[in-house]
Amino acid sequence: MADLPATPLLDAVRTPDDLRKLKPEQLRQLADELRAEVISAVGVTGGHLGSGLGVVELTTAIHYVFDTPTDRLVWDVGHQCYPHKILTGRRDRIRTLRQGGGLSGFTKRSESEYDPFGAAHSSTSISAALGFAIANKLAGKPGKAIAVIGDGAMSAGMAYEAMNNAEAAGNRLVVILNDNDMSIAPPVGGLSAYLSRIVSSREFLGLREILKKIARKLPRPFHEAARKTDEYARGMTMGGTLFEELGFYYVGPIDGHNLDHLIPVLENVRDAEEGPILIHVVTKKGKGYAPAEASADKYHGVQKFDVITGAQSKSPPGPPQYQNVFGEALAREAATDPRICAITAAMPSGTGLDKFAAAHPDRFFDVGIAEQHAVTFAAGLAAQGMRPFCAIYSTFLQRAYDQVVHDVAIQNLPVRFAIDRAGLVGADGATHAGSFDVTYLATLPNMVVMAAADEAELVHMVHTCVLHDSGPIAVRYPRGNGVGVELPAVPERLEIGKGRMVREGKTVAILSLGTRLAEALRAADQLEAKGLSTSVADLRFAKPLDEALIRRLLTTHEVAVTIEEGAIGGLGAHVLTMASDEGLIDAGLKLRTMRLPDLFQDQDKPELQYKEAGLDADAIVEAVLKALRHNSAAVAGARA
Ligand SMILES: Cc1ncc(C[n+]2csc(CCOP(=O)(O)OP(=O)(O)O)c2C)c(N)n1
Ligand SMILES: CC(=O)[C@@H](O)[C@H](O)COP(=O)(O)O
Ligand SMILES: [Mg+2]
Repeated sequence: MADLPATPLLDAVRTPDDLRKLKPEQLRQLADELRAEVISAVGVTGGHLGSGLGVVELTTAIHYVFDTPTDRLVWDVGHQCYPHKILTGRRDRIRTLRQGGGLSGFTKRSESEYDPFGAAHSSTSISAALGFAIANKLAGKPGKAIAVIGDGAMSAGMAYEAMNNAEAAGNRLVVILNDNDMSIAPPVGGLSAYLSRIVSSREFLGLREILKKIARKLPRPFHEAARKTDEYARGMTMGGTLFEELGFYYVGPIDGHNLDHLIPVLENVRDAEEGPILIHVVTKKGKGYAPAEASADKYHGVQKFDVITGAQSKSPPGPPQYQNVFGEALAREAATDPRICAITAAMPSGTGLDKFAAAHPDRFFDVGIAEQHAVTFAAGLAAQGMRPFCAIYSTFLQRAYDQVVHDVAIQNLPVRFAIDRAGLVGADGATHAGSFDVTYLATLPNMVVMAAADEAELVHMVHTCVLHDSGPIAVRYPRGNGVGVELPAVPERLEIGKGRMVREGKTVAILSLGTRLAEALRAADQLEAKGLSTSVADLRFAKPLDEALIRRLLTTHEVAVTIEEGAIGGLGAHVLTMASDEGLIDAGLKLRTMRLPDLFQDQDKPELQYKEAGLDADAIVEAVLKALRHNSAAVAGARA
């Protein structure tokens, strides 16, 4: 283990109770030691670094001032929670972050009483904290609820739904807006500009702070006069803050790295009778680590890295990432088609749309963390004759499901969905797995659902999406790198609902969707070695199915197996339904569906996750042999 940082104070702090034994003047050193520990740990594990570095002081101050875990601390997204985990009894496991059997990279209820609410998808913290606050209030129990939400997460509508509803919580609810002027990329939209104006108009807020301090010292009769003055001062700061208009007492902006400011403000807020209160804290993403501070993305998500130099470990050069194959293919398509435009919900690099943006900036839209808006915005664009590509990770598209149904599918609008991170994603674990998109999309009338088996297929499918103007269409593909096939110089338009035979056999038929094709071919090799002639089909479409191909395979082979990187209700269900509707099972066909298990799988390497899920070549072989051994007489006997 590389030499660990010297952390004498931190060594004595296992929980917030230990932290609260320190004197205020020791907290600076404690925070410095905590920051060093975070850098050291993430250097070993990789993960989300910049956001955690930005909240080292804030985390320290919150646990110092508030009575956690009785006071419920809810982190938004939770990717910034590594300092929190170190201070709440998990320092001994912090170097297992995001690994199989290790700590989650986000807050997680089952991990600690200090994690009252799990996160990972953004903008949920105020709603959850409001729940805790009202529950305590109704039960007459002590305990406040503190939501810490970033400026990026504040761009999602859900945060406003919660704030709109927060009045009832009174002083039980505290919202801390962690404003580091960053999302994953620089933040976008009016809110970001608004926050910048507040921060830059510091002199007015200084006046208001002074007035408030005076007001607090005056006897009560003067409070009204001071309040009126405060109203006037507030009018001087852009008509008061948006948050005050929503019923919050607004405090700030304050320096989120200055413990001498943070501690007294948090103590005042903790003891205030008024509420709910929003504290606007200004921090720096990547604070205190020069390579992070200097990088464009502030080391939002990093591989393992050399702590001295900040140099991240590079994976060996291999096939291109699917996200970049997508972004570059779409940029090429858009060069000759002015109707193509592209939308991301705050994930320009993750979706590969940064490549599109560089080529076609006027047709690129980053709408912030606002997936619902992204989908309906795309629907409007499509309704007006554009060819919009909505690039949203499978897991995040879940947030916009009603918009997909109500605004796109029912109206049969030609929105193109580029669904990255389809299937299991590895270190981000269950919250980010793209398990359900085939299930939730292929069930919709009018929807076309494709899955790319490799990066060449993805190029063809992007082209097919471009030309599909008759209704909505989706293409899904996994996180990570392609398989190393050559990319087509000229993309083909695929026939909708048509799959392809990859290997012809006689006894066993494997019907694959998406990138399980590689494992299906490995399984076919193993089965052939056992004397079982095996066909492999890449169905390409979960909807509409290639019924002719499926019918041929199911009526000419003894065993048929479907396999997909998705949960029940996807390809397998649709094939089973077709087989049942057409009585193909009645004739004694042994048909098995292989899909993700009915559980939320924790983080691990993707290949280990798929092994655990029973979706690798060995599992396919096992399923086929078991089906062949299955004695239909036994079934008949059971019936008798
Ligand atoms: C619903 C949803 N969409 C997208 C993401 C991906 N995501 C993770 S963190 C992040 C940026 C969050 O910005 P902010 O809240 O300001 O936190 P910071 O990283 O600046 O601390 C995004 C877009 C997500 N977690 N949830
Ligand atoms: C915290 C969060 O939701 C994102 O940072 C996410 O972890 C990105 O996932 P990828 O690394 O797959 O782009
Ligand atoms: Mg931010």
